[in-house]
Amino acid sequence: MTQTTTLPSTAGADEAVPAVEVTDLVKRYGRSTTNAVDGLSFAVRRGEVFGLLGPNGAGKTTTVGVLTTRVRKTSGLATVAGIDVAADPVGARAVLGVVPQRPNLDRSLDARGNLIWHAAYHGVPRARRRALADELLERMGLLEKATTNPDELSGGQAQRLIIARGLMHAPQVLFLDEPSTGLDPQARLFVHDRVVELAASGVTVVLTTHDMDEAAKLADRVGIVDHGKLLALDSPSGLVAGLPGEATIDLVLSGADVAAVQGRIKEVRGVAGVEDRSDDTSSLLRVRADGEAGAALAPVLGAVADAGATVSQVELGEPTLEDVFIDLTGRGLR
Ligand SMILES: Nc1ncnc2c1ncn2[C@@H]1O[C@H](COP(=O)(O)OP(=O)(O)OP(=O)(O)O)[C@@H](O)[C@H]1O
Repeated sequence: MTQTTTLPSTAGADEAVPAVEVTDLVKRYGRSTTNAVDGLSFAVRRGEVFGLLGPNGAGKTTTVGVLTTRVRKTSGLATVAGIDVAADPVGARAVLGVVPQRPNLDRSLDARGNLIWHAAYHGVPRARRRALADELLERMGLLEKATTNPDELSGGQAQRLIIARGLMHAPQVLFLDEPSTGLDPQARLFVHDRVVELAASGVTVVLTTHDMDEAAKLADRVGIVDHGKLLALDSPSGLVAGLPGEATIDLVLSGADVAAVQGRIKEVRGVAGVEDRSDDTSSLLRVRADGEAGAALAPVLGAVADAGATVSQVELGEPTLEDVFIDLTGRGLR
């Protein structure tokens, strides 16, 4: 798709100032006895796609809520493009765009009307609003839906309209909260492509997700959060490279005492770790091995046999962000 000059631009943005900076951020809701965000610190560079990855309830939406001025912090500092969001919420809202987790389109307006109203709210000159709306509708593949009511849009179309709305005032930073939750694979891909395109046009993107594939695919760097705390921050490949073991061997076992098999495999040379990933339907062990998976496979299978178990399925692979999360917390992302 061709780039046009009216679309978001970071021209004039001070490159030295982080797009987003969060320092010792704490949020405790009302009567809660724990902090939803518990001393979070990170900085997002200009033009970066930054992912906040964590399970349900980790504090991602709350963090985005504070940064987008919807949630009032308890303590700490949060800035967007150098603007303290608590001290100057109006100034902050002028430089940021939000795609919230729950669709919040105005049902009394059609698709184009939603965009134009948003532009008016943000002080975009009247003469430019309609052309800009149509430009973004086209970019999001929605021009033929310009006069459609939000109620008649599919989930994916509504999500794209919300992204278009978030871009109407040419924000420097766009926050996407769980951008593809509930979307079918095709709509999800479309949204992913738009995120890549936005980043290429210079918009900083901060996205929250509990989908490790989404984080690995889109984000330049990923902050892993759990219980309101940042556990690790690096590029997806850097996070995975930090794990002990470069290869994975997944073993589906039958007739096994999983703990006993796990114990045996741990003793095999070249095995960096063994996780029990069994669920209600199958007994599954994931083995992380140093070097090539093939080298460790024979001794690992030998250990399984020694433990009196049978392997019904073997899969060789590489560790993912999910493994990083399990390594950090002892449990999965879902
Ligand atoms: N308005 C609220 N009032 C009280 N507690 C809240 C409120 N919003 C969130 N919480 C709590 O704060 C914690 C963090 O929630 P938050 O929505 O920020 O997590 P999340 O990582 O975005 O999760 P999800 O992936 O499910 O959206 C949770 O324990 C949640 O129950």
